[in-house]
Amino acid sequence: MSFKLGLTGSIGMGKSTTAQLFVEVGCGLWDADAAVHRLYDVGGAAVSPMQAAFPEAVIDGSVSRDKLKEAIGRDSSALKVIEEIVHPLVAEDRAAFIASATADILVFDIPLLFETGGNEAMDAVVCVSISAEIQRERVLARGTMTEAQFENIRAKQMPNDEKVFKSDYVVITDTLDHARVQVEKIVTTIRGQMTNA
Ligand SMILES: CC(C)(COP(=O)(O)OP(=O)(O)OC[C@H]1O[C@@H](n2cnc3c(N)ncnc32)[C@H](O)[C@@H]1O)[C@@H](O)C(=O)NCCC(=O)NCCS
Ligand SMILES: Nc1ncnc2c1ncn2[C@@H]1O[C@H](COP(=O)(O)OP(=O)(O)OP(=O)(O)O)[C@@H](O)[C@H]1O
Repeated sequence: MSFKLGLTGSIGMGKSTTAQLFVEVGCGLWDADAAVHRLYDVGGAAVSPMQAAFPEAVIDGSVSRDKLKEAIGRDSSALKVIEEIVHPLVAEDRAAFIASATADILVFDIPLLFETGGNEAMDAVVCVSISAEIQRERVLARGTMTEAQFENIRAKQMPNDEKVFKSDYVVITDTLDHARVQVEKIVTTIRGQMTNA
């Protein structure tokens, strides 16, 4: 039985980057955002329900994230409708990954792990963390969201301090080298616990 390690943190705090560091030391990885991308892509399971709820957001057979962001910008309750479509499909994708995975530690990169209660299915949780100032700089530097879109998403997420408090491990994402050292230590600790169990 693999060890299930949840990886979470607020938008732009470094989940995807840290997830790759876990892969470098032999962990399996399931990425919720990547699952959403598959679901929105041509042939993905979210396309048809999204077509019914937001017809303007389906273009050439795939879901346009820009159109969804426009819909959320017009009416922030649209995000709830989107989540009701997406979250059950994401859960199915995750179950299929667990059924086929072979690594000793499986990392689940899930932005809304605590918000959706997904932490209860994990053996331990890691939270990435950085100051709110650096978070904002990093997200806006990507150039994929306006400041208003960023604030709208951030307002929906549990505050970072609370996520850190609820987590078993924290990775400070100030530099890549520092993050790598912290990841190696966490993996060594978990592997030690697994051999002693
Ligand atoms: C809002 C959308 C259109 C923005 O797309 P975009 O490509 O610009 O951003 P991306 O998907 O990379 O998300 C960036 C970050 O925003 C945060 N975020 C995304 N969706 C949500 C949400 N429903 N609630 C809170 N935060 C969210 C996460 O931290 C995520 O990593 C898109 O995220 C979406 O369709 N979200 C709904 C699905 C969902 O809930 N995904 C979360 C993981 S299951
Ligand atoms: N340890 C680190 N040291 C320096 N920069 C980092 C580190 N981790 C992440 N970053 C930078 O911060 C930005 C956001 O990182 P990343 O995309 O991993 O965050 P995320 O939490 O997955 O974001 P989102 O919630 O939007 O999906 C990127 O520009 C990345 O290069």
